[in-house]
Amino acid sequence: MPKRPSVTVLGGGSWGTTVASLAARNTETVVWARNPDTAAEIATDHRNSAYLGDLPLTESLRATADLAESVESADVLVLGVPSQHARGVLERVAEHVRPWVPVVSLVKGLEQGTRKRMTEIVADVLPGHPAGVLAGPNIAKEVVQGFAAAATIAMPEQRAAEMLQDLFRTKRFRVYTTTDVIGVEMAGALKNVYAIAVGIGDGLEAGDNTRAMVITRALRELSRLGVALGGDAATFAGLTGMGDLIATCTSPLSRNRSVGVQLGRGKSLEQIVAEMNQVAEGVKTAATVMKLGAENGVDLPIAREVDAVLNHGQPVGDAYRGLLRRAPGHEVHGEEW
Ligand SMILES: NC(=O)C1=CN([C@@H]2O[C@H](COP(=O)(O)OP(=O)(O)OC[C@H]3O[C@@H](n4cnc5c(N)ncnc54)[C@H](O)[C@@H]3O)[C@@H](O)[C@H]2O)C=CC1
Ligand SMILES: O=C(CO)COP(=O)(O)O
Repeated sequence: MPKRPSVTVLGGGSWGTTVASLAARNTETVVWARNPDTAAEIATDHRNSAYLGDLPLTESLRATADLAESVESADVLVLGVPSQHARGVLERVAEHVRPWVPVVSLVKGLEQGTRKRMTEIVADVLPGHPAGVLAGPNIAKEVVQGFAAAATIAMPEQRAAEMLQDLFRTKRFRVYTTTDVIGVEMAGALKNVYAIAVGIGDGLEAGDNTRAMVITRALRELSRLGVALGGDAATFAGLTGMGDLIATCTSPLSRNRSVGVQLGRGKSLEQIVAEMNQVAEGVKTAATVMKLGAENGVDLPIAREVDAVLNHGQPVGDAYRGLLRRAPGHEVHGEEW
């Protein structure tokens, strides 16, 4: 049997480590962590205690803090650092990576300033490398524990998606394929903003009906923007759209939802962020999404309220009051929230 392509995962946080642990079941895999202590712990104890507690990782997973070494022999690169650091890490990778190696992003965020998706950043920094994304309702700790879950890998070419699918799938981690890179990437980035909205409602103890209302209307809102940017409407009804929205808006383990809950309970954003040792991408994505909405003529009433709370000092209680003042229109065809 031909040898399977080797995988290098860039980023030793919760999700980078988890995906590396999955891939290590199928092929030679190394994770690059910038912190040497994290790399040593993964390599020798098969744990990443700072991000995944005591949960055991696949024993064959290798780890290093040497970026050049991790990248030089890679057949497939996986990008698992937070969105605002992706470009910087890829620039460091550029001189070491072999030509044409595909890059799979795990990142659910957009670059501030440029408003670019991660595959667009790959195209800027590593031109010629096929770029795609792996996303879905995938809370890292649950995946490491082996609870059944599913994701979708999107590559510009279906054959590439099918080839890469086998590197990440296991008996209990199902990986579907698609060529809708824009849709999958946008769905992943957008859902975080709406998870903050839902979290605010939960923090205010608004109840289950409110949560269901916001999740459902959020799906329409994010689908409208995603389609305007070139995504396929069906993608937003799938695992990376509705699926991830449900997981992130309801899981007590979601960092984005947790930011919203704490805001709803009256904590300041500064304090919440200072106390977190992990990334909540939606905090930075909210303002970027508002700009994308304006540029593409898509009204985003729910995201606007989140942006107002995060970036413009709006009290959390007023966010929901503002939404409720708007008159509801046609449920399916209307532009209103
Ligand atoms: N944790 C989860 O359940 C999931 C996370 N994601 C996405 O995966 C991406 C990564 O998130 P997590 O691993 O959860 O984040 P995390 O906060 O757990 O870990 C981030 C990692 O990136 C590293 N890092 C930060 N800045 C860096 C830099 N400048 N250079 C190199 N490394 C740097 C940190 O040291 C850490 O190891 C995010 O876009 C997130 O939305 C996607 C699916 C599930
Ligand atoms: O993307 C995720 C689940 O699919 C993780 O969500 P959080 O970043 O909010 O923890």
